[in-house]
Amino acid sequence: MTRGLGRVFSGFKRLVTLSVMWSMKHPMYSVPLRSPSVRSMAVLPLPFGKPKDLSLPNATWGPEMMQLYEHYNSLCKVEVEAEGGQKKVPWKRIPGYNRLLKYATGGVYLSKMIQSKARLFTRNIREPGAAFEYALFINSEEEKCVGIWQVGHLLEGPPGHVHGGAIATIIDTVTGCLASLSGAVMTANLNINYRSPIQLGNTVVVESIVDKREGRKKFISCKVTSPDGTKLHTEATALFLSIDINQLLLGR
Ligand SMILES: CCCCC/C=C\C/C=C\C/C=C\C/C=C\CCCC(=O)SCCNC(=O)CCNC(=O)[C@H](O)C(C)(C)COP(=O)(O)OP(=O)(O)OC[C@H]1O[C@@H](n2cnc3c(N)ncnc32)[C@H](O)[C@@H]1OP(=O)(O)O
Repeated sequence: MTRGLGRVFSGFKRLVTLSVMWSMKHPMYSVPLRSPSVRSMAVLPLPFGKPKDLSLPNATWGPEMMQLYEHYNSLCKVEVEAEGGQKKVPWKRIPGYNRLLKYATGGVYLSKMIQSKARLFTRNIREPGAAFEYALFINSEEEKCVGIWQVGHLLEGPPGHVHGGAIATIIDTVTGCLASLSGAVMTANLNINYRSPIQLGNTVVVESIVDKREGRKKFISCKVTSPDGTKLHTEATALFLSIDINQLLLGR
């Protein structure tokens, strides 16, 4: 019993530490803890273990996915010269969890998320390899996000090929990740040209860049290609608007 409670407590401590570290790096997730309505949603410690980072390779990843992962992961170790002669590592892998906010806000919204059983759409299928297998890499210097995706058999649209809605999801995720680099955003517009179908089980590379900013608006473009870049599958442009995340979460 005592050991059980100890595990609960240490799990909670780990969760809070991780959350604080993550929110320091990602200000969009930092929710002001002093807001009275937020305080009223604070929750009891719960027995979460270490969150599983789902953007790490698993046994279902094929050779192309692994090759791309190793390439972009190696970029995450390369230092470049930054202002003032300091060194910087511009590329970062974004960890992936099945509950976007669970590990991100110090538990503030946990009760809401647990009660709603909410799961991140792209991470909600438990069978590895069945749907979206992916990792996102972001370059904050160049304002660029690259996603490597292996698309599984549950995402079928036309026979043997990936559903257009699944492709839209992939694009929304990569462009959304880039757009949210400096704060919370919502997709306002997504414009997609499907150029060539993607076979189920294949791996694709999704590259996105910021084209333009205007006040709260970020215009982002994106292309989906084969791993060697020779085949263009999809092109898209997206408009994101920065939002107040408190308004979204508290439904104001
Ligand atoms: C909370 C997001 C979390 C994202 C986390 C991201 C990354 C984290 C790391 C890992 C990645 C993992 C997952 C990421 C996955 C996916 C990202 C998904 C994002 C989404 O999947 S999100 C769902 C779909 N999304 C919606 O459900 C939006 C519904 N919608 C609204 O919530 C509002 O509509 C809103 C907020 C968009 C705007 O509302 P608003 O009131 O704030 O602004 P308002 O309407 O006043 O417009 C201000 C100015 O924008 C212009 N404007 C507005 N809309 C336009 C349009 N469509 N086309 C052209 N211009 C437009 C106006 O014309 C005006 O322009 P001007 O100022 O020049 O007059």
